[in-house]
Amino acid sequence: MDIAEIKNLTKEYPTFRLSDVSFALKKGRITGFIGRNGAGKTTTIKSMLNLVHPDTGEIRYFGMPLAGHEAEIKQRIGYSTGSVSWYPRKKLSTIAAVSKRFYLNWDDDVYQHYMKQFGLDERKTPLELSEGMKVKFTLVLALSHKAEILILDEPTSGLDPFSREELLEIFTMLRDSGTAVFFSTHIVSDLEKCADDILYISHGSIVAAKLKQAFRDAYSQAGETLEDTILRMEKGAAHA
Ligand SMILES: Nc1ncnc2c1ncn2[C@@H]1O[C@H](COP(=O)(O)OP(=O)(O)OP(=O)(O)O)[C@@H](O)[C@H]1O
Repeated sequence: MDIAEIKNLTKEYPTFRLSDVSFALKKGRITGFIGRNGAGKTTTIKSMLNLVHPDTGEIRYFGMPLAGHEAEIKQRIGYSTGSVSWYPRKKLSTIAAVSKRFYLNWDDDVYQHYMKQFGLDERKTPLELSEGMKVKFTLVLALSHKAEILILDEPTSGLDPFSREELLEIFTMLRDSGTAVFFSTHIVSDLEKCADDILYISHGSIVAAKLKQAFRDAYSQAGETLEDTILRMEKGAAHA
């Protein structure tokens, strides 16, 4: 069964249209959502979380429609849309205590395990965290309530190459333990490193939703890197 199904999502802004976006996400897979600035990634992700109200479309998680089951579904997913909503001057331990009250599945041992594994100090406040640490803390909160799917908007942006590499390794580890990871990026090398599946959006429309190798087979020319291929496809779309 698909963990998430997005069908025929449409959202119209005065200068932009998200057109008929459909895709599905599976357990134990990393899906990289690639597209250049303004392609519609954040609008898609926020629609998937009911933070933006799409004009049309159907969003289901675990076989249930998001509409009418949002609270139940949000217990089982972890997400970050970039804008950190935690109290900047509260200690991480206080923020975790608030999250713990909200999530029925919260597990303190898991929380402590990942805080240690990711090298986070719970006496710090969000103001004292680097960008990489903020992303890691988002992941700790999601993992501590046993999220079955992680939905992350540009988690690698703002990270140095070492922190990015480290984060992509964490995604791989989570994928191997069965979590579905869905993350947006405009950095093609993120996909090269860890994605199983590629969802490529351009000008508000899905251009491809394929296994990484199937994507290469379908679109790459001899000798091209994935980056070359996507750049060429983008140029073609701009001239279309
Ligand atoms: N609330 C809004 N009102 C009007 N237009 C909007 C709104 N939110 C987004 N847009 C427009 O929709 C388009 C897609 O934006 P979106 O943030 O989804 O792109 P993105 O792929 O996430 O880009 P980036 O990589 O820069 O974050 C942009 O042209 C943006 O200006």
